[in-house]
Parts: sequence; structure tokens; C-alpha cells
Amino acid sequence: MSDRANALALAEVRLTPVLVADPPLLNTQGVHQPYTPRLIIEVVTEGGVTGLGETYGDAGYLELAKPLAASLIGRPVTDLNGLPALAAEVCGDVAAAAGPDAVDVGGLRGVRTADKLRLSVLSGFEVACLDAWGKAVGLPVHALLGGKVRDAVEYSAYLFHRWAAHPGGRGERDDWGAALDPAGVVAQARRFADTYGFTSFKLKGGVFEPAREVATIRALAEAFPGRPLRLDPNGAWSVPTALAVAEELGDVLEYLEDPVSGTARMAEVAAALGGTGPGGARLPLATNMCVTTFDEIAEAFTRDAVQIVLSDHHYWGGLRATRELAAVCAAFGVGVAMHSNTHLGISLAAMTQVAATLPGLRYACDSHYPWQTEDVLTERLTFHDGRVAVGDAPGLGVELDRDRLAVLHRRWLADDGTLRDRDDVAAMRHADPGWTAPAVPRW
Ligand SMILES: O=C([O-])C(=O)C[C@H](O)[C@@H](O)C(=O)[O-]
Ligand SMILES: [Mg+2]
Repeated sequence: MSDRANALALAEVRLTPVLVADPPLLNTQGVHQPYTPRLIIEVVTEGGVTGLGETYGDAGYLELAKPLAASLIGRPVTDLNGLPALAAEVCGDVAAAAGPDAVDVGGLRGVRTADKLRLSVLSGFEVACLDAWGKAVGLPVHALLGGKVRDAVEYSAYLFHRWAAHPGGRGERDDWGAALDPAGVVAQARRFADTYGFTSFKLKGGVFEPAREVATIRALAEAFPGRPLRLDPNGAWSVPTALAVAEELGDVLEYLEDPVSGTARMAEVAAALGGTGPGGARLPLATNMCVTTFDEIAEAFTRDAVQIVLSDHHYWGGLRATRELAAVCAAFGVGVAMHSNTHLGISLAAMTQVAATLPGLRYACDSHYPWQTEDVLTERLTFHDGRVAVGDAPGLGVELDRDRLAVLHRRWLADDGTLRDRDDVAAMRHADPGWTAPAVPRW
């Protein structure tokens, strides 16, 4: 190996699970726990460069990350195409943990398959390797992906019905207050717009009966005339309910996200929707639930079940897989945008780097980041005019704050295991002891 290649070989990989404060955000499954698990990955090259990655931190992901971390030692950071085969070889047979109908967090992340679990883990390593590679050669990650086509990536305000505080005084308190009716959600949207400059708005639905959520979208449309609005009940509605909501809101929605559960029902809704929406065009359906793997694309696209796929680089297998997804979507005339789950700044930087390289990205991306008051970076990423600037600093352009990392890791160590897996249903039981995962369709 040349000296240069040797310097790019991996000498050390560090895994640090953390628990991150999360507000009491409501969704159709329940409510967010006061702390959510994330996994921070550091890869260190022989040349002394450290790359950062982040992915889901639930126990099942962490278990796969350990053997993958060990097997990376000695391999070059540039060997990204070798990661899937390596993960398949060393991560063991996780099929038992992911039966045929398994889902993650009640379906909020779509199906749970062995392949997808592996991809969700290796994506964190891919990002860390890209960061290290970029830092080693003095190039931003977007350059390693072929170069940026925009200088800033637009994000939407991610609106949630929420309580002022977690039940029983658990967790941290923030100053957002409750948002449980149209006025509360409009006030939340106003603060997002004023603070971050967001001009498009997504409401997490499926929490209250549809008429109440329709009224909230109407209130948002009145408060922000002409602005793109989305509603996402996470598959909680029946086909007739979805069609009724589409009929009522077709003139103000940019798209309707996962109104129903599963490709077959999405196809039914899409087929029935001809003629609604602005100018008589069909109101598009978006998903981050029924198309979350390459295996699910063929059926969904040939049945015209979805018109926009919300990619999530974590579970699609990384930044390069996200670009492959975008290419497949483009070939089928399907739009692409970006989904988010609670995440920190490393993932926001990764999302921004890859989004900057996608020519066909026409929708503002989702991000939970403004809800996260804690981070592991020395400097938080910032939104201006609803956008994150795409810098040209080497790698992801972010730096780890070791003290913050240690604090959030200590919280993970101190937990007795109840918060190490995201469980919105269990969190809801602190407010409503009889709460169980709602049957779908809920309405
Ligand atoms: O668009 C989505 O479905 C999501 O962002 C999934 C998340 O889990 C969301 O429901 C949440 O944070 O409660
Ligand atoms: Mg969604």
C-alpha cells in the first residue's frame, strides 16, 4: 500500500450511544419519550483524521454496529461499495428479530427487515467514512458525491401537536408550551417562521380526529396564504377518510403524506384522487412508510401508489444510496424529498450534503432538528430563510464536542434500559395508563 492509501486505512472506530432530550411531540402511536436514543460513530484513520456519523441508537441497531465497527479496522475509508457485503457477512442473522410483518416504532419508520436494519446501521458508517475521507483530502462530502447543484438546502417547519411538558414531570422542559388546537399550531408555525425563516409547513397528523386536523390546516392556510402545506397522519386513516380529507384540503395541500397504511391502500387513494388539487392536477401522495426499501419500489411505482418518496438516508443505506433512489424516482417521474426522525447535527449535515447534490429535489426537506435543544457539535447548524447553507469545508464541516458527547452518553449509561428503545406507546402510558398501540385505520 502506498503511504497515502495507508493513511486512509481505518485504525479505530468508536461507538457512543447517547440519549437526547426530546419534547412531548404527539403522533398517532402516542408521544415521544423524554429522551431518544441515537448512535454517534467516529472512525479514525491511520493518518489521524476522525470522521463522524450518526444513526438510530435503539438496541437492535447498536448490536449490529458493534461487529461492523470491529470489522472495519484496516479497511480504507474509501471502500464504501464494500460496506453492504461486509455488513451482511459480520452482522449475523438478524432475520429472527425482524419477522415478515415486523415494523419499527409502530410503522413510523416503515417495515423492519433484516436488510433494512443492516442498511440503517451501515449508513452511519458510510457517512463517517465520507467525512473522514473528505477531511483527509480537503474536500466537502458533496464533492465526493459528485458536487453540489445548490448552495443551500430548504427545510420545512415540522409542526406537532404537543403538550407543554412530559407527563409526571419527566425529562427536560422547553418554552414552546402546548399546541393542541388550530390556534396553538398556528402560533407554533409563526414562531418557526420568525425564528428560522421556514416558508413551508408540515403538520404531523393522526393525533386527533380528522375534522380537527382539517381545521388546523385551514387555519395554517389562512395564516400563511399560498405557502406549501403538508399533512402526515402516518397511515392512520381509512381510504374513505383519506379521500374526504383530500377533497376538503386539495386546494391548499402541497401533498398528502401517508394518509393510509400500505401500498395497496395508497394505490386506491391515488387512483380515486384524479382531479383534486390546485388547477385540477392530482393531489400527490408522499410516503416514508410504504416505500422505505428498494424492494418496495416496483410494486408502489407500477401501481402509481405514490408520487413522492421521502428518502431517509439512514434507512435507505446512506448518502450514495439516496442518490440511487433519486435516480430511480426520476426514471419513473416520481418526486423525491426527505424524511426525518429525531436527529442531531451530524445527521442534519449529512442530509444537507446529499440534498445539495440532487438536481430533482423540488420540495423542502423535513427535519426535527429545531426541536432538539441538545447536540454533540461544537457549533449548532443554523437555518436562514428556512435553509441550511451548503459549506465547502472538508467533510461534513462539523466538529464534535467531546464534553457534550460524554454528558449525553452518561445519560444513556444511567438509564435502566427503558429509554434505550424508542417507544411512543409506552411513553403515552405515563399520561394514559390504558393506552395501547391504536389499530389502523384509526379513523
Ligand atoms: O414523516 C414521518 O412519518 C416522521 O417524521 C416519522 C416520525 O417518527 C414522526 O412521526 C415523529 O417524530 O413522531
Ligand atoms: Mg411521514
